Amino acid sequence: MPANGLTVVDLTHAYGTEPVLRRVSLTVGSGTSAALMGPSGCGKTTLLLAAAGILVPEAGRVLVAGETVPAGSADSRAAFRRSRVGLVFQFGELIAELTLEQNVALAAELGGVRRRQALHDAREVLVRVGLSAVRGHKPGTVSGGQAQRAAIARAIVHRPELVLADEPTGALDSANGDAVLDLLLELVAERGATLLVVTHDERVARRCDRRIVMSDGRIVDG
Ligand SMILES: Nc1ncnc2c1ncn2[C@@H]1O[C@H](COP(=O)(O)OP(=O)(O)OP(=O)(O)O)[C@@H](O)[C@H]1O
Repeated sequence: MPANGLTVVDLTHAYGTEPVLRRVSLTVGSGTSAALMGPSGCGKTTLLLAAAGILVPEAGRVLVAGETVPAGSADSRAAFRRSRVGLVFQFGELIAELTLEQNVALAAELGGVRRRQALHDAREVLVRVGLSAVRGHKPGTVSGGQAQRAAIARAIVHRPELVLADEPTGALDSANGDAVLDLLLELVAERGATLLVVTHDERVARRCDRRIVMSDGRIVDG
């Protein structure tokens, strides 16, 4: 397995006194995908948030493409995330007041690209996800499947090495869910990105290269 990608070492976290991650270690190589599964409350989202540098874990560390996710200020963690990581959540979570194109361009700008280039990149990636015809629409005026594809566009516009997705198909019907997963897996195949996708959906898990199963804060399989 390639050394790069995502490496999690002895990740440990508790909310208050309740342990949620108990020395979790895993590696997902670049150019590969893994489904993160397990019962509700076992710590999947917490692991994802730590991998994204949104949550600072009590102990352990995370490396993205060989570089340690900073555990310092919120600004330094956000800068790392905006340049190296793409995040997709269940409900897209686009900014309602902005058009799809503006949503995507904003993510590129936050990743350090100038506005003109950000708009160019946004248009290109929106073509890629099949949304050029509705790029000027606001999220509330497009379908759920289109909004989620725009969320994927926003997550990948800065060409992240790591894409973390939390139930990205959970709110979609199977055709739209398949389309969203197709896009994520293409990114892995074409750009050598690493994909970790939290899912309860067996169909999603089957299409990933491997599955990692958690239970009560530990990896029990994978
Ligand atoms: N911000 C928080 N403060 C306190 N407890 C939390 C917080 N976030 C999550 N928890 C608790 O930590 C545990 C793990 O939550 P987490 O969201 O990581 O689980 P999950 O496996 O993603 O669950 P699901 O499949 O339902 O999304 C749960 O018991 C949850 O209630």
